[in-house]
Amino acid sequence: MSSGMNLEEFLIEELNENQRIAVTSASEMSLRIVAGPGTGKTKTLVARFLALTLGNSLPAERVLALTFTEKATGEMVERASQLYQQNKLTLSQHWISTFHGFCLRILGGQAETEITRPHIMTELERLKLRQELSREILLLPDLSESYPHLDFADHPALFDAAFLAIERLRDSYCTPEEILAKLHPVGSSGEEGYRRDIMGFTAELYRYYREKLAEMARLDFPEMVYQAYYHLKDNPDLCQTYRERFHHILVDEFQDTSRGQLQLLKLLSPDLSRVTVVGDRKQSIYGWRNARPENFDDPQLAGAIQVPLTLNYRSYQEILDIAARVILPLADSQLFLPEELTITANNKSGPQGCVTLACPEDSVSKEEGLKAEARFIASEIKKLKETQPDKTIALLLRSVRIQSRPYEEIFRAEGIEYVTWGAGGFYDRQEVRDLIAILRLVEDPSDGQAFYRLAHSPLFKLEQALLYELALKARAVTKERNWSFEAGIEELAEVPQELRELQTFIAECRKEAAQLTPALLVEWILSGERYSQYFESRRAGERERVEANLSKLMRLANEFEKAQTEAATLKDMVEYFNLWIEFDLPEQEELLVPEDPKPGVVQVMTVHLSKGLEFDSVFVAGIKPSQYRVENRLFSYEPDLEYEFEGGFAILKYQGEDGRIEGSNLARYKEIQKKRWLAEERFVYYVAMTRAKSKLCLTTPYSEQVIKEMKGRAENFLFRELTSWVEEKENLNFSAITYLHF
Ligand SMILES: Nc1ncnc2c1ncn2[C@@H]1O[C@H](COP(=O)(O)OP(=O)(O)OP(=O)(O)O)[C@@H](O)[C@H]1O
Repeated sequence: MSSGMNLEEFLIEELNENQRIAVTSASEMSLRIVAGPGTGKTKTLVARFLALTLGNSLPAERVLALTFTEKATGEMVERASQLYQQNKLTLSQHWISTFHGFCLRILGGQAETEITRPHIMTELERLKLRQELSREILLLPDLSESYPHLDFADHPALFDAAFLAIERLRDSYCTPEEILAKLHPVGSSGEEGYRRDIMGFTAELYRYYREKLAEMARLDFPEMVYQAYYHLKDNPDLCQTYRERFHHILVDEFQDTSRGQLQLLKLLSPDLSRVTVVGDRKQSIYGWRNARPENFDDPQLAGAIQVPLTLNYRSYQEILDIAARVILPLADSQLFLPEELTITANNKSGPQGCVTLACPEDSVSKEEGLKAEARFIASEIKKLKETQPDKTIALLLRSVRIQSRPYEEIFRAEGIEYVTWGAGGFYDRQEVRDLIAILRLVEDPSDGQAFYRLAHSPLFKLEQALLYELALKARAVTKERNWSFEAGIEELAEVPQELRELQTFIAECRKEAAQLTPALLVEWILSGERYSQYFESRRAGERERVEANLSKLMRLANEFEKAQTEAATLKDMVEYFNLWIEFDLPEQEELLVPEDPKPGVVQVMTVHLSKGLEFDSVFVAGIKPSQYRVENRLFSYEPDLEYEFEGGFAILKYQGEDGRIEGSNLARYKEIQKKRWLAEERFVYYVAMTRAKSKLCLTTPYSEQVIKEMKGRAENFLFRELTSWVEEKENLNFSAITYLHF
């Protein structure tokens, strides 16, 4: 096979034995590739795509490949295209895409390349729509009569629970009518009455929400999958066409698929007979997004060939060993098979100190522990940067919003360059809010809040007393409700130079705004004199962070502009940024895909964002005992637990005559949730630790003494589990792992 020469070379030279088995298995067979971190999942999946198409002379469009992120899709297309080119072929028609891209393509219709793209709502628009709908529903006159057991005074909790249930109902393809059909007869009281009402209310809100989406001609992400599913189900001929078209289906990150995504897959391949699923159950950290790692155990995959990938090309063995220790207690819990724990490092053993565990000395108090930990990390990073300046470094945290401050402060003080990723809290950063204040003021001169913020910012540094005087003068002179600070400037006995500069700056911005698009205006502002002075006046370390945040804002402005169907106005953009400030996204969501890490610049991010990435050195900081807290939720729809909870609705709390009553399902729900939550917590640390290539440092702000004093509360404390393990291992001369105190 001369044209396949390069493919063969690729299969022989670039793959290990198990990868090759997976790749070259017959296209009529189903495969379940259970792979550990860093074992080359993407590489194997691309190779299987190539073996199925180039190797088997199957046209590329007859293999459907589904991924979870645009980034993964891009990588797959790029790697496959390269091999096609080497075989003097072009990969033009293909079905490599994200799940959502695939659904859109089905919905977009028949044309394979020209997709009529419906308007897809951003996460923010979705939150805003929810808020608007909640307000509208609360205005309905007969709400309390229709649902007498619901407490509309506590409406945020009610709507939160109902919207979450709606997500899961859509993912189960359950219609509002199906919920209504499960309702108890009229006249029930107490908890049964409450159950009846929440189910009825959820069904009504669900129908209302979907009607609204249709009216606005919008789709949100769950709706895309829902509609694609029903589109195929309701059009058997069309469904049959797709079944025949796809000779084989490849699915990446299978542990992250939801119930609904599996159902969709089954529509395309009813007995899952020609599919290859790849994933790692030990990296299941998206339960909160309805990911269902149990999909791996679907009975229809029972006959699939099981191919384990256990040779890791990323980390030293000690890094893999300590990561495996974190999830060892779960090995008997059917979440993964015990043999999946064994991952072998291709790089073999690491040098001394390639894994470090560190906690404060006993003399360090609980209050001082956090500072001591941050200082230790900063000093380790400084040493690393001196000895290995070209290496990448990450600081991984459970929550950037809650935990990052002490580390960021010390990085700034020590002049350590860093970038913080993650949606949560981005719009709270001072420099970000200051720039948004400029845009707001350019757009609306009467925006006093924006004027005040800007005048007071490090860009102009005006005194509060002056601003107060200015406000009084401005109000007196304009005598209108919509007065602007600027109107008072000429009334001042003496106008300070900074105030004049602010006035001129805003006037210039307004002039530019008249001829530039909003994103170009942002670029113009940031490249101007005022900002270069501002950047120069920042301390080393801080400057890079401020620049990185502002350039991120500029990229967001560009993305916003690109996504608009009509020319975006400055007002639109200001509204968009204001929305961000109002609804902060879960911090695991990133506004933009993290860029490839720059060597020497510490990448601060949540573990969730780090999934799929790798760094030379990884610091997993702020490790604390894992404490499961019961969410303050009123009810929860649990599609997998219909046999436990009537209609799948678990009643957790509700408003009785004498205040809040615990629902009868609360205890059982807590028991199930706690187990899930604690398991996911271990998986999160497993993901974090396996990002490290050559150095892993695990730190906690708690000294051994503080931990002792915590007694029972330190029950689920990974750090302590790991140090005990290391101490045992030390007898065995386990020198690459070091345990020290700072
Ligand atoms: N057979 C192989 N020979 C050499 N290097 C390999 C081989 N297979 C994979 N690799 C390399 O191993 C590294 C990790 O691969 P990849 O990123 O695909 O892992 P992964 O399984 O997706 O990891 P994770 O689940 O942790 O994100 C990559 O740099 C890849 O090129």
